[in-house]
Amino acid sequence: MKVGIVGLGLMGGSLALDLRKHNLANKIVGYDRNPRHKKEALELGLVDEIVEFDKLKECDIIFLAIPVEGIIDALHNLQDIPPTTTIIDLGSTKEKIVKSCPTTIRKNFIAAHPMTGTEYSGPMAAVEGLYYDKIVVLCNTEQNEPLHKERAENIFVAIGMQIVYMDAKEHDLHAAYISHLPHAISYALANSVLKQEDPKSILILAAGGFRDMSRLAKSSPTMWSDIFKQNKENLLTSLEDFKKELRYAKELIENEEWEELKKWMQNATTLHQIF
Ligand SMILES: NC(=O)C1=CN([C@@H]2O[C@H](COP(=O)(O)OP(=O)(O)OC[C@H]3O[C@@H](n4cnc5c(N)ncnc54)[C@H](O)[C@@H]3O)[C@@H](O)[C@H]2O)C=CC1
Ligand SMILES: O=C(O)C(=O)Cc1ccc(O)cc1
Repeated sequence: MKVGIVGLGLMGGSLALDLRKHNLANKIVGYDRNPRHKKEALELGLVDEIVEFDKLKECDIIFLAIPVEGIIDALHNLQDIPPTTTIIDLGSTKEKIVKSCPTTIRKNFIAAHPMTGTEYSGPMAAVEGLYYDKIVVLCNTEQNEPLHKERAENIFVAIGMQIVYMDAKEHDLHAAYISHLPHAISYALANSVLKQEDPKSILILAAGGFRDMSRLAKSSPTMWSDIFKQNKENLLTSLEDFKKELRYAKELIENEEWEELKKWMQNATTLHQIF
């Protein structure tokens, strides 16, 4: 099986390492628009060869591991693939991508979202085992030809993933609350502290809690601005819900309603009974 990977950063690079580890590809070729990333991916042994974009069309499977707006463009540039070629994207949003997929290749295109990652990006961030024991969401697979669906399922299972099937619209709503909102909050928290008069002195005092809460704010703005753009409506809804909670906590504090505040906190701790 010849595999092509578009985007040789955290997700594409880590996938290359796992495909190799599990002997799932005879050859892995890669394409990236950043010349430095191409060089690093070769030096790190993530891919066997760097090819031009059109050469990817000779692969049996093409993975799209680039920011979500780029995935839409890439699908349009892959309309002339052979019917036996499978395309799988790893983007964090799904509805706009599925909707924009050209109808001629819709049966070839598997819309996937691996629920795993880190705050780091680029080829140097690639790690073996990133996908192991993690969930991958496959969306609207009823629109896929069995050959392509089964190929994708076999690969994800072989690298240790558990598959969950979902409608793209439902996926994006859930992803807004459990992934996109936390990233927005983390960026907001980081900016709140950075806007203080002397952020360095404040940060010297920071303990684990601040480190935990601000970790996501290290994530790539290129990748995340695309995600926020594509999931705008769901993200706005989740931000409204979050603002209501913050406003309620602020009111309780202002009014010194400490017992009510304790109840509000007590309710929040029940999250950890289910997660
Ligand atoms: N970072 C994470 O934890 C996760 C990311 N994802 C999704 O995976 C995709 C890739 O993300 P990462 O690997 O984290 O990003 P990354 O920034 O580490 O890697 C992306 C790579 O794609 C290249 N690139 C960007 N636009 C391109 C284009 N139009 N054509 C060719 N190359 C291009 C960049 O130069 C970079 O090397 C995104 O769609 C993201 O939403 C999904 C799950 C987790
Ligand atoms: O670093 C973390 O904890 C993440 O949450 C990584 C992540 C980023 C984007 C996704 O679509 C899925 C996972």
